[in-house]
Amino acid sequence: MARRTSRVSASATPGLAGVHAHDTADDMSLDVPEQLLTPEASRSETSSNNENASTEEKPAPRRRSTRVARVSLQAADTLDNNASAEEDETPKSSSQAYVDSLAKAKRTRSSLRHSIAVMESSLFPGTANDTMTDDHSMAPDTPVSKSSQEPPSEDMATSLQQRNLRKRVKKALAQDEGTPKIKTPKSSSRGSVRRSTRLSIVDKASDLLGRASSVLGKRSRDLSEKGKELGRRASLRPRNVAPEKEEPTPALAEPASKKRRVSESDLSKLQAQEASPSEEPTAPPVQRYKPKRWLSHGLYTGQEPTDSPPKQRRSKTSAKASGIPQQRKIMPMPMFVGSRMIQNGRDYQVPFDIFSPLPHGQPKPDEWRKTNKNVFIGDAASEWKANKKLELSTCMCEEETGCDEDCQNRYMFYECDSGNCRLGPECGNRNFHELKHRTKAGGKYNVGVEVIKTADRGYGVRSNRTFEPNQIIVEYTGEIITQIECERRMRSVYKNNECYYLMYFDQNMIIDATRGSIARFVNHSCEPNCRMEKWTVAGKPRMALFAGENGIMTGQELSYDYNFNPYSSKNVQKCRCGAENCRGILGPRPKDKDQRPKVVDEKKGLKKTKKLAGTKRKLADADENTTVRGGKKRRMITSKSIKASVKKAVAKATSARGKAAAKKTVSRGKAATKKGVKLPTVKTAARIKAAVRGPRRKAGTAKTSPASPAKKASPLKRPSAETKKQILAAAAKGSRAQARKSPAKSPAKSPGKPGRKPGPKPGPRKAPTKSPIKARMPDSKAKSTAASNPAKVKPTKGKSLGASVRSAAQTLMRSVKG
Ligand SMILES: C[S@@+](CC[C@H](N)C(=O)[O-])C[C@H]1O[C@@H](n2cnc3c(N)ncnc32)[C@H](O)[C@@H]1O
Repeated sequence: MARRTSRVSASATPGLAGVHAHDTADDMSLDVPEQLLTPEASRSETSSNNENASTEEKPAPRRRSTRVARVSLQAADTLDNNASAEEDETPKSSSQAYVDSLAKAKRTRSSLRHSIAVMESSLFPGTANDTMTDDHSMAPDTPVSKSSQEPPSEDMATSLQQRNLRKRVKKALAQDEGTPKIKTPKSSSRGSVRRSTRLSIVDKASDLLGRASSVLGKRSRDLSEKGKELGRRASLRPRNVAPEKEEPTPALAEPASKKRRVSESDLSKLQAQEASPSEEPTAPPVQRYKPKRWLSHGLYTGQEPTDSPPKQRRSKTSAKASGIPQQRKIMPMPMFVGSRMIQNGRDYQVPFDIFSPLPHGQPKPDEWRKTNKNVFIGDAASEWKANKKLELSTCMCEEETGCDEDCQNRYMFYECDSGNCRLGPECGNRNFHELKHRTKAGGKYNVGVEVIKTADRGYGVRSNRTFEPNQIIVEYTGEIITQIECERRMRSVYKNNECYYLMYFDQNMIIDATRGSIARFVNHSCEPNCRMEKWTVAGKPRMALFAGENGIMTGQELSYDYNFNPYSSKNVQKCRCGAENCRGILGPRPKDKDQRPKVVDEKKGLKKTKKLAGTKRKLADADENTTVRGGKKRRMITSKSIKASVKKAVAKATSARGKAAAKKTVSRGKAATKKGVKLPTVKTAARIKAAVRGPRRKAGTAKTSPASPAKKASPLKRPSAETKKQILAAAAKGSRAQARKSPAKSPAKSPGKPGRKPGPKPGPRKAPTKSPIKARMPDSKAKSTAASNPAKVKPTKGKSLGASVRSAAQTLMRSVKG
């Protein structure tokens, strides 16, 4: 820019000098050519310069001034050249050409005057007033208007102006070279142009703004300044319009009105706000959408929506009193629904499986050493003989039925396991296995029982949950001792005890539950809700308490029938079970009703059967020697008599062990029945008389029966040892007969199951020699059985092996009983 400026100045200087020289030629300079700069040419030149300068620095005021200077200098140069040319041609031109040149000169002068005025205002904005004062002919009017109004007789003034112009141009160029970046405010330079023409209006506007600035704050002043700036810019736009159009009046009025409009509007708003700060705000905006109406409750068909909440319970009187037509709040029931509901009814189930343990702080029994497994003590381990008969026990149950009541192992009180049963989870004869998992899981619910303190029977056991019928509850465990050891303990250790926890076990062994499980606290009842059963689990006898046929409800006290006979009539212990048919003593259940104990009414002297309530019964009512059984007085068992009976029982068992080897079990039961069993047993007599029962439905099975047959318990009575023996013998016979027969004649019932496939490749589970019970009942035996009992023994053909064995066992048991 500086380079171009210098170039322009270098080229302009001689031009100016030329113009000056031409001016000195005075009136001859009126002949100017038409190439003199016109506003259009100036604009084109300016635009071309703008295009060239677009990539360079653009200090707008200086560039514009430079352009104006160039334009003016070019015009002056052209004027000079034309003047010189005209000087050369003047003598040769005609009078008409002279007139034309005069007209052109007039136009050129007016254009030159306009350019000079623009240049002057651009270069010397600060001296606009000076210019106006110095050059009064240009001051108040625009160049266009001036040129249009100026008479052509002012040529001398034009020359003076041109001289002044030259001086100022020189001065400006000198300043431009010395200080290339003269920062002239653009607005002021532009405004100066306007001021020259709109001075009065601008003065008025600035006067108003000044007043407004004095009143308003900084922000308002800024707004006013901004409006002023906008107004100035807007007012400068028409500068590019050709001056020939001559429309200064609207161009002048528009910026002033804009300024005033902007400032006045802001000012009026601010003044209005300041004047009335407490005025109410304007009206809220109009909502374009209809507000959503939300319902607080549902509606029935035909019900009108209301804002009030529905009143479900409104009396008829209040409804009538209100006088408002009432709406139906609920739909009417279908017709006859009430009668149908009454007629059909529906099943419902009350809460059954309730867990309700006792709160903390219950009295706990003293001197209870707990053990949950049987422990062989002394010679009991060496004298114990494993039950070899277990090898013959293998059930043949199907998966569909599981090990239900027809399971042979169940019938003989053998628990199924992987060694004697091929079923898995479907097996329903694994009570002790279930109990093991339950106790292993722990927790009061899984244990299911807890010790309570009774009113008159010492401690007892209650359930804190429900048990299904025949479900195993708790195992009776303790120390397994021999009879000799039992006698020794009775003499020395338990000689001062009032309660004994001794129970006959198996093979003349005795369980001493003094150190044992919680089952030792279960009391006796003449109407028990549980039963104590001995089972053989993995070849070893184990005893456990099972729920009765009615199951156990939460909170019930558990009891079973001790069913032991006192050694003598003197050793009778009074029963406080409170059952309706209580026998009155802790003894065996009498065979008939006549033998039930009767209490003599001392007042009336009559003998009557008295119903004793365990908690309400007075001890005087059950006088020690007033219980009568079969017309004989029986003494309540004292601790001393119990000791004696235990001693005698042990002695008897010891002597009997050597006498009856083959009839050990039977003789033991019979001997105990005849001469009194001193220890609680597991219903030996009942076992001897046990008969095979058909599958029985459990009480309440509709609601409480387990979904899986694995949870079924055994309600069967225990078969006698002799029955077991005969069953096993028959099974062995059948096995031998089966072995003699052709395998082709004994087709398997389930050929798809490898364990039952006949032939040279038997199933992998059991070898035929080790499980003779798997063989079918021989045809000869079956025929003979059918001949003897045709109505009861069904043909074995087509029946399963288990059914055949069961049929043979039933026949044998009937013959034994007969
Ligand atoms: C195996 S213990 C039972 C637990 C015992 N109640 C306790 O506190 O340890 C047997 C003894 O309990 C008492 N007993 C059990 N049932 C009874 C009953 N129905 N009536 C009276 N006493 C009973 C008798 O003293 C019996 O000798």
